Amino acid sequence: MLVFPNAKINIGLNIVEKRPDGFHNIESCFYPVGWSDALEITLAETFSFHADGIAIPGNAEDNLCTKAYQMLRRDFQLTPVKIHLLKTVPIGAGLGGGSADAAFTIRALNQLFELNISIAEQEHYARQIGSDCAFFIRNKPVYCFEKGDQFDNIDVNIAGKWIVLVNPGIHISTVDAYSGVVAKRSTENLRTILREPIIEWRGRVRNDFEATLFKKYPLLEEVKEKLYSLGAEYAAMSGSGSTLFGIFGGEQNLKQHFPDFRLWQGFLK
Ligand SMILES: C[C@](O)(CO)[C@H](O)COP(=O)(O)OP(=O)(O)OC[C@H]1O[C@@H](n2ccc(N)nc2=O)[C@H](O)[C@@H]1O
Ligand SMILES: Nc1ncnc2c1ncn2[C@@H]1O[C@H](COP(=O)(O)OP(=O)(O)OP(=O)(O)O)[C@@H](O)[C@H]1O
Repeated sequence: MLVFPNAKINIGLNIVEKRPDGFHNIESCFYPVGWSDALEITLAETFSFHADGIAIPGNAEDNLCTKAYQMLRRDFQLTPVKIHLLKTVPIGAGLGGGSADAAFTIRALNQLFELNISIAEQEHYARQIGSDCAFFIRNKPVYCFEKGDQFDNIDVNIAGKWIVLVNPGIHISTVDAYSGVVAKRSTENLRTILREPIIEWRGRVRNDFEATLFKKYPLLEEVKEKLYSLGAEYAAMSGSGSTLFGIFGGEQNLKQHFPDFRLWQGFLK
């Protein structure tokens, strides 16, 4: 079975309070985008995990795909599988790539072994792997809250717009990013602003990681400003960085400005 775990962007990210468990309650809109890894899972004599493409820190046992398989194997009678991952989504990039790989492993194993695990239960398994992971089970735009693993509907529509992703190649650890931020309640309701035209979002749909990370890595703010200067209707950092995204009305002349960038139409509703 071959699947394509895609990345996500966070449109708005409020870090509202620190929780007693050390995590943070957040408010954000998760939006799937088309930059994807490729993940193949086939039946085999013995279990194996192999990855190509971008090097993933850690060994096969540490990989989130392996963790997802071992987790399901504790509750279901799974025979061994061979997992092959082609990694193309950058790591430590705010795109949720590792979480997507784990969630798509759960989804693929559910299909391959006909486990009939409900969507809610697949989300329950995914939450045990990481906060971003449960989102990729349904993989639809959502408003998220608490640890970023509880979801509600959101009225946001960027269909027909072009989403540009620029990854400046800086690896940012999620743990470090959270430790640099002091949580505070948001002043405007994210869901309400996102119902307004995109052009109204600038300065109001905020990512609370930007202030500290832009100070530490000035290049990030430069890329964001460049996206605006090229005509983005809205631009921001995704998640804990370092990827920046811009939402454009058309393709413009983006290629000449960002030789290494990815461009998609916001087709996933
Ligand atoms: C920044 C985001 O990508 C926004 O979508 C997510 O909040 C991060 O989700 P993730 O990468 O799945 O993170 P996890 O693997 O669950 O947690 C990694 C670390 O990030 C911090 N963390 C994560 C999520 C959260 N709501 N509060 C936190 O403080 C914790 O220090 C945690 O130990
Ligand atoms: N399949 C995988 N893909 C990426 N990272 C993985 C994977 N499996 C395990 N990891 C570990 O997770 C770490 C990356 O986690 P991190 O949360 O920083 O990045 P991410 O999953 O790419 O997305 P984000 O930056 O949005 O959180 C890597 O350093 C690696 O050790």
